[in-house]
Amino acid sequence: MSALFVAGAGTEIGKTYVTAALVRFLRARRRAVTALKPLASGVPPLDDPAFAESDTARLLAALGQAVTPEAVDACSPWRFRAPLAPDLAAAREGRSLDWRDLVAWCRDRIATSGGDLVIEGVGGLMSPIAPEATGLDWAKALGLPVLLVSGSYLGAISHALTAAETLRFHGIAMMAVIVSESEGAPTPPETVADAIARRVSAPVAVLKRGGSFPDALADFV
Ligand SMILES: Nc1ncnc2c1ncn2[C@@H]1O[C@H](COP(=O)(O)OP(=O)(O)OP(=O)(O)O)[C@@H](O)[C@H]1O
Ligand SMILES: C[C@H](N)[C@H](N)CCCCCC(=O)O
Ligand SMILES: [Mg+2]
Repeated sequence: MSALFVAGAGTEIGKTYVTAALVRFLRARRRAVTALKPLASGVPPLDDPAFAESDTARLLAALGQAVTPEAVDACSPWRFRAPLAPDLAAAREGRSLDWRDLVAWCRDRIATSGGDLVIEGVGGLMSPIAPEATGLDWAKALGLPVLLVSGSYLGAISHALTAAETLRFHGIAMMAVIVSESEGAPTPPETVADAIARRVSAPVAVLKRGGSFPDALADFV
């Protein structure tokens, strides 16, 4: 696998859940793995008990690493408090992110990580990451294959296909689509996965509520 970018068809859809499941899947197979969430918004301070629910804390847990300031900085150097698009969250703090720094930081990790590397994006594929860039620009600049995470809520099929088509249009390889089962979805996630699979050329797999990384994708990671 070496390196992979996890993008969402939307936000709060299961990217971190899938990334953590993939980390556990790889570690169970004795693979050396690093997971990064380089840019995160909606992140409480480290000393707030709510930090335990953050993407960074959940990825460190999957990696079997303690939540120390060093580990948090190494996983998520750009963290913002407000639960908004990162550019807006940064502005709330009087900060701004030069997205070229983010790309350079990720490229350095890709070049030096050694084992498998999973990078979780932020929000949906085209959520703004900086005033002049979206997650799509970030994924394109890194040139990594994308694992697209979809939900199974009503509307998820269109969101997933729109993201898949956008990746295709921009020449970004889509490794697979994972349908992470949404709470209260009106149809089984398999129905959503079938509808997506009929319209994309990549493999499509389901991750049920509380489930682990799909074995069906073992050959792709
Ligand atoms: N398959 C699943 N089984 C159980 N819980 C899930 C599953 N998928 C997502 N969730 C839960 O749904 C919530 C949102 O998922 P998650 O945090 O992974 O989304 P995200 O796409 O990473 O969000 P963000 O855009 O904030 O990074 C979390 O509480 C997560 O644990
Ligand atoms: C706070 C949230 N969980 C994410 N960290 C940020 C989502 C940004 C979405 C922006 C958008 O696409 O409208
Ligand atoms: Mg997340």
